[in-house]
Formats: sequence, C-alpha cells, structure tokens
Amino acid sequence: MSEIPVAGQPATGEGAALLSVDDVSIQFGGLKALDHVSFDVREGEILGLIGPNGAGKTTCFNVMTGVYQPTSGEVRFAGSPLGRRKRFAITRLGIARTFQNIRLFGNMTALENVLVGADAHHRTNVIDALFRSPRHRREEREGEETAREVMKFLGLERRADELARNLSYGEQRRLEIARAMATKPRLLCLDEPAAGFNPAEKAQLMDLIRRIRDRGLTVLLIEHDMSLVMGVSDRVAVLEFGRKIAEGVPAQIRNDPAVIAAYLGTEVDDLDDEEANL
Ligand SMILES: Nc1ncnc2c1ncn2[C@@H]1O[C@H](COP(=O)(O)OP(=O)(O)OP(=O)(O)O)[C@@H](O)[C@H]1O
Repeated sequence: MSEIPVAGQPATGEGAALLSVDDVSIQFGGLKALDHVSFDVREGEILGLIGPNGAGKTTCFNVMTGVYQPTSGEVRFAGSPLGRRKRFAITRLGIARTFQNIRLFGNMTALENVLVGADAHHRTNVIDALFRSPRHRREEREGEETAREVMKFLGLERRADELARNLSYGEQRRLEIARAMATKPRLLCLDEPAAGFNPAEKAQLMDLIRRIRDRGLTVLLIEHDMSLVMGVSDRVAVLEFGRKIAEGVPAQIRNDPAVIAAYLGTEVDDLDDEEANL
C-alpha cells in the first residue's frame, strides 16, 4: 500500500468563503447531474473536488463559470450571486478555469494564447483599437507584461514565440494554466490538470499548485489522481451521483466509509491505482 502524503492542517484554508455553491441542482432531461449540492471554497485554500466518473464534478465547474444555469440553488462569489452572468463577466469577476481536454489555439503562438487571457480585462472598444488610442496601447502593453510574467512563472518564457501545437503535452497543459492565470483570477479552477502525466510530472504539478496558492490565489482542483489530490489539498469535497457525500481534510476523507464505498470498496489509499478506474 503506497503511503499518501497528507497536507498539513489548512494554514490558509480557514478564511471566509470566496465561492459558495448553495443548494445547487441541475437536471439534464431525467438525469440529476447535481442534486442539492452545497460547499464553500475558502479564500486562500486548495480544495479538491473528487468523485467517480459521472459524479458531477465538471458540471459543477460549468455552473460556476456560467456555462450552465442551475435548475435551483445559487452560486455566490465574494458574497454576490453569479445570477445569469455570462462567461466573460464571470471571468472578469475573478473566476478562471482550465479544461479536461486541452483547448488551445494551435496555430497561434504560446504568447498569443496567453494574451487571450490577459485581454479579459480590456476596457477599450473597437474604435480605440482601430485608432490605436493611447489607452488601447497601454492596455496592450500591460497585457503583454502580464502574459510574459505568468509564462515565466510557469517556466514557459522561452516558448513564447512557438506555435502552441508544437509544444509538448506537458507544456500545453501549463500553457492552459498560464492563459487562465493571465485573467488575474482570485479563484483558479483546474479540471484534471494531471491527466496523462507521469509520476515526475505529477510531482512538479503538485509543487506548481502550491506555488499558485502562494501567489495568493484560491484553487479548486478536480483530479482523479488520489495521491496528488490528497497530497496537495487543504480540504476535499466528494461527489457521487450528483450528491455531495463527504467534505473534510484529506485524512478524514481517506477514512470516510461513504467515500470508500463510492470507490467500489477500494481503500482510498489504493485509489491511485489505475485499476480503480480513476
Ligand atoms: N450537457 C449535458 N447534457 C446531458 N447530460 C450531461 C451534460 N453534461 C453532463 N451530463 C451528465 O451529467 C453527469 C455528470 O457529468 P460530469 O461530466 O459533471 O461528471 P464528472 O464527475 O466530471 O465525470 P468525469 O470524472 O468522468 O469527468 C453525467 O452523467 C453526464 O453524462
């Protein structure tokens, strides 16, 4: 049985709620993808969101980022309901995400991909852009500074001018994170960032997620790799069939009977085993 590193007591995970999922349900035809789900993401914490395939994790992200409207319940960010805000408005509020399947513009350079994120806060309009007003040029300059700084943070600065499709798989995953971080979010939602990674890459990713938190961001992490999620998260929430079945620090979650049952009776220690279909 492999030893799973457990994150220490949540030094920074005891802040006020930055994002609250409050009694959220969403139905697709006859399927309740989320069924009265409530949990908070506290300012400054790394919260892991886990659950077997089809449990509703990505749907949760989609509700938080304006892709879907909940059938009932609400999501609040920094105390304000998201309401019917569109995706770009939610990005401007301070929520950014990456996707389970990499979604980059392959024929644009790495830098241009990140600039798409940096543009999220631009206030200038088409007229400003056409006439290259001073304000527009300042926004462009600031956007590029942000993009280059974030790329440096992610170790991608030397790849800035390379087409995104020519980057290695691991670099493309980091580029997605760079693009999300360039929107200057308060909450960064990562959807299976370790998918396809080898153990060394997973260890680097854990380190990166901690460094992202150390920059003052709050992180919500969907991840199937148990040793990663248990090792890096301050707290973990568990979904099964659209319901929240547990929430707590990693040590509690690993020993929670409902969580163990949800994972087909597998001891949570063993859940990093690929056989467990995670
Ligand atoms: N747009 C949609 N229309 C219909 N059903 C959907 C839609 N989106 C999600 N679902 C269904 O909702 C349920 C939850 O899906 P979701 O993708 O949120 O699960 P997940 O926990 O992220 O799973 P995985 O770990 O496999 O990515 C699944 O049964 C899925 O088929």
